[in-house]
Amino acid sequence: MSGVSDNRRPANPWPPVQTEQPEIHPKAPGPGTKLQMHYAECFGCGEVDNGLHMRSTVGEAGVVFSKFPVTRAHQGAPGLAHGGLLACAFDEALGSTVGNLLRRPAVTGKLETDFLRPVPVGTTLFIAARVDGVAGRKIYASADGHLDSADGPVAVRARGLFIQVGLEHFTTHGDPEALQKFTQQPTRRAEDWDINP
Ligand SMILES: CCCCC/C=C\C/C=C\C/C=C\C/C=C\CCCC(=O)SCCNC(=O)CCNC(=O)[C@H](O)C(C)(C)COP(=O)(O)OP(=O)(O)OC[C@H]1O[C@@H](n2cnc3c(N)ncnc32)[C@H](O)[C@@H]1OP(=O)(O)O
Repeated sequence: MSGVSDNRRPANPWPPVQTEQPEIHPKAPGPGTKLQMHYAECFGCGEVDNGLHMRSTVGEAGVVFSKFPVTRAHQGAPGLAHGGLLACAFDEALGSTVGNLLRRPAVTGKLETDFLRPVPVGTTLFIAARVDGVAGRKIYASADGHLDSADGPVAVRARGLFIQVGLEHFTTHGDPEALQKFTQQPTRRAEDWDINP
């Protein structure tokens, strides 16, 4: 029942438009760097009760590795991860990859997921994400989620379109104080970001 080919992929080309190669920002964290949570109240990476508690490390060649430990709090069907929370894990992994490697503030415009295998409670999803291309403000990224090890079977795949925004996006629509806390951290000073979309 659950044996699904890892080769299953959507037929649509990716990225869907002509793109340029992503340029890793000169101040991007290098390979081997363990990434800090980007915001303590983030459901994906923060210290939130029953959050996803994801942790990420920069790999070689523009890949960022993230781990999502699936607990009972993340169930949909009995004993299995909820699909929406799996999508959330990929939003986090892709957003973190875009934010940390390109250092461009960006928000998710579109996120698509392929659920290829069930993800049981007690497993850890090992997500490998990369930026595939950039077209102006549009940043295309994708990721594979492997069961229980970096080379385990692929259970979920995702593709996302992130749109670069100015900092006023967060101050106008979000919480200016939270943004201030974010930029006060030594590795996240505003001058170390590409903030002009
Ligand atoms: C120095 C401090 C820096 C601070 C940085 C802050 C954060 C980053 C930090 C660290 C990163 C680390 C971790 C991040 C982890 C997780 C990230 C989670 C991310 C999220 O969870 S984030 C929440 C969900 N997200 C939203 O809350 C977005 C709501 N939304 C909007 O706010 C607008 O909708 C917006 C801004 C997206 C666009 O609005 P807009 O007016 O600026 O631009 P416009 O509409 O013109 O779109 C421009 C071009 O994108 C195309 N386009 C747009 N949307 C499309 C779609 N869906 N499909 C296909 N194409 C689309 C258009 O077709 C056009 O294309 P073209 O240029 O070719 O015409």
